Amino acid sequence: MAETMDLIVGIDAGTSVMKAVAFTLAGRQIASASVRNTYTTGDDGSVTQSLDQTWLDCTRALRGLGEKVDNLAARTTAIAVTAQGDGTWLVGAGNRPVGDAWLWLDARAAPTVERLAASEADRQRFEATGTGLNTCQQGAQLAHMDRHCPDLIAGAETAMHCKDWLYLNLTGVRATDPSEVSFTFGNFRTRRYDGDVLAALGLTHLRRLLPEVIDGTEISHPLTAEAAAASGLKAGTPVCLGYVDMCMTALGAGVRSEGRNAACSAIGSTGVHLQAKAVADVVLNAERTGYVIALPIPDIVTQVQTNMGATINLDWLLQLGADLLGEFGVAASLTDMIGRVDQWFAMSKPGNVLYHPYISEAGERGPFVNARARANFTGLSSRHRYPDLVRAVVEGLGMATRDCYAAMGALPPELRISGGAARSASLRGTLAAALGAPVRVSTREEAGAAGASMMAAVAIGAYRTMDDCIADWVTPELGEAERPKPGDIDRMTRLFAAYSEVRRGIAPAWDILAAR
Ligand SMILES: Nc1ncnc2c1ncn2[C@@H]1O[C@H](COP(=O)(O)OP(=O)(O)O)[C@@H](O)[C@H]1O
Ligand SMILES: O=P(O)(O)OC[C@H](O)[C@H](O)CO
Repeated sequence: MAETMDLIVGIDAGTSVMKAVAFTLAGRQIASASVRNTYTTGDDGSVTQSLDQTWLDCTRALRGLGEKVDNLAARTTAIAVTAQGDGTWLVGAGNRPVGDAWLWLDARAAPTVERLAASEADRQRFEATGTGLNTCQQGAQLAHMDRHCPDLIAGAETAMHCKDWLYLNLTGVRATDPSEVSFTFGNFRTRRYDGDVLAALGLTHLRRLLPEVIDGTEISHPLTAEAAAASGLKAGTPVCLGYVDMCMTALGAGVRSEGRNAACSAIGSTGVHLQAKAVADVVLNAERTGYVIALPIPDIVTQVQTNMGATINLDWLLQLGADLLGEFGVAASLTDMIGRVDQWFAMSKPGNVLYHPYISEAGERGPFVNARARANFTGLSSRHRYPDLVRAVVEGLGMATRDCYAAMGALPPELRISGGAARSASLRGTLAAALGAPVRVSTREEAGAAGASMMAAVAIGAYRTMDDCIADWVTPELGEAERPKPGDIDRMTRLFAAYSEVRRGIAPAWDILAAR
């Protein structure tokens, strides 16, 4: 008897973890499998990832899912893929990689960003893309490679993003999606490439590298026989190219529900803060920062500010503690340390220590862009202990979140959150206090894979519109509102005033520290 085709498989290729997740057509997650992602960092600020290894890891995740779900191949009606955004994944003749990908964490394009952002044409580029130039983006990285790594450009036929590379391996088709196109090389109003933006980036002569744009809610391509053999899925299964993971995660976690737009933050390695809006409601800031990222819903985009690093700050402090313990023969893994965060937070009295969470080697990108920005504690005295540092870092993530929303206009009346750190009660309370608004955590475990799979659900006609799909996949998963305590709001408001003063005042010191 023929097996019912009742599942959608979503792939989310994150910076830390590659995931493959099976959902029913109505949005129930039935299984997931993951593989740790690997990338390499260099002293020159490079952060690179092997393209071949990424595809191999994707097939391993899909095979892992196949081991958990009976008859997965026969039951899969569609596959959808999203991934970490930005970065540059160059492909040459025969669909072979040209070197390793430059990830969004790669800092090498910093001098090119400074040069381009200072040019008169950058204003027009920002008006079109709605996106401040930073080192993460492919536009800046390609412009940098064009001057400093001509061999890479000479060997390249197509410049892709991570999900595009996986889509190429799954389907044999070179393409990209409307979200990465419009915030990198295009216009968020048209969701297409824009010649003036290419000119502002000095990339008109490299137009040949940019792939065709397809919308995964409308177009899919069949899984190739080769990809089927590698992944264990069935050749011919429709594959849908999702949008970038930032907006897929937000879609899955509740950036829109019941036909209304909302605010949603993902607090993972990076901190992404999004507000869904009609295109006409987008307000671009004078500092030219943030992103405007299209949602797979006509005329609806997300206005975004994103911190370069969120939980990498916490992990840094926790790993420091683990390293010290290790020197005394006490084995503590990062996971063990993460499990104690709420305890340490509770042990420390609410105080006046500030932490600015700019621990990334690439500096900060939201709400301000400065590749030289570095983290700092302020307000320490000899009375402070490790739990006080943990509290300061958690509260620093709350401050950075407020800083980002403040740069987008009025603070949102409710915040929906996802990402690993949403598991922490102390972080949830901190975010609520920092914004003076209730937070709601989606019970959806894999929001990014869900967001991409929702696009596939619309593409195959399981739902007429994305709002219909949201009603089944997102709204029922939204948890109860957790309200801030009034006293905490007052304290965070006071600390935020100091946080803002310090971050503005310290910038000249970053320049001195960065000078060689
Ligand atoms: N219970 C917890 N308390 C505090 N932080 C946590 C907790 N669980 C996870 N985290 C943080 O979340 C991070 C992982 O977030 P995740 O969203 O999975 O990462 P990524 O963005 O790389 O996909 C961990 O490295 C850790 O810092
Ligand atoms: O890999 P994650 O942390 O889920 O997502 C990374 C973002 O896409 C990146 O920050 C874009 O610049």
